[in-house]
Amino acid sequence: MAGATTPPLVEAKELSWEAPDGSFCLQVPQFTLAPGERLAITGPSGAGKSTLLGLLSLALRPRNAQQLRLLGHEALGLWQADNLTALQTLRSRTLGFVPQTGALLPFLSARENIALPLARDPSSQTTSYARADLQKLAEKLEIASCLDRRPDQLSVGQRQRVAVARALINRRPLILADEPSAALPPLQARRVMELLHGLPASQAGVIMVTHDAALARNVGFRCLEVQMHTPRPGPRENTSGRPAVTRTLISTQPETDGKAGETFS
Ligand SMILES: Nc1ncnc2c1ncn2[C@@H]1O[C@H](COP(=O)(O)OP(=O)(O)OP(=O)(O)O)[C@@H](O)[C@H]1O
Repeated sequence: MAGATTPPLVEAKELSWEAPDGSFCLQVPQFTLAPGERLAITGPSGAGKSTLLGLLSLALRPRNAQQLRLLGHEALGLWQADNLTALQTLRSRTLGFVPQTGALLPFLSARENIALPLARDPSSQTTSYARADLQKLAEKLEIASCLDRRPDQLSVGQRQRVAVARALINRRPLILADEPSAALPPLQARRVMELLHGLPASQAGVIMVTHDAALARNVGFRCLEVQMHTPRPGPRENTSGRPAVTRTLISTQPETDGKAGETFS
C-alpha cells in the first residue's frame, strides 16, 4: 500500500515496574526499537536488564505505562483488560525469546525443544526456518551432534545454544535474548552474537542483554549501558527502617539534564 511504513518493533513510553517488596524500581521513559536494529543492553548485576526484557516480552505486568506496542500492536490495552490469552498470542506471533536460564523442557530432546514454537504455530510450517532447516540452524550453533539428547545430557553452554535455536526457529521479527552467550567460551560466544547480529535486517530486530559490552560492540551491536542509582540511607530511612529504593532509568533517547542513568556508544 502506498505510503505504508513499517512500525517500530517496540514502542514504550513511561513504562515502569516495581519489585513486590518495593526495593527496586525500573523506569523506562521512552524506548524504541526500529526494524533491523541490534541493541545490546549492558550494566551491573541487579540493574534491571532482565526486568526490561520481561516487560518488553509481555511476561511482566507493568506497574504503569503510557504506551506499550509491539510491531504497532497495542499491548497496554491487553494488560489493562487482563486479556492474558491475547497477550500470549501477541507474544508468540511477534517475538522469539532466549531466557537467561535456557528454560528447556527437561522431558523433550534438544530437537523437540527447538521445534516447540513450530508445533505451537501451524503457520510457521511455511517459514524459512521450518522443520527441514532446523538442522542448518543447529549446525551454525554447533549443536547438531546433540539434537537427540535431553537437556540433562547437555552442557550448560549446549543448553544455552538450544535455547537460542528455539528463539530463532520460526523467524519472529523481534528477538529478545537474555545473556545468550554467558556460559560460552569466547569463540562460541562470538559466533552466537554474530548469528543474532546477522539475522536478516529486514526481518528482525534484536535486543540482547550481555555482560560482554566489548564483544557486543565489536560484533556490531549498538550498546546501551544502564546504571542503577541506590541512594545512601538518609535520616528518614534510618528512623523508619525502610530500605532505600534502587532505581534504574532506561531510555533509548539520551537525556540532556544530566540525570540519565545510561550512556550510548
Ligand atoms: N520478584 C522479585 N521480588 C523482589 N525483587 C525482585 C524480583 N524480581 C527482580 N527483583 C529485583 O529487581 C532488580 C533487577 O533484577 P534484574 O534481574 O532485572 O537485574 P539484571 O540487571 O538482569 O541482573 P543480572 O545482570 O544479575 O541478571 C534486582 O534488584 C532484583 O533483586
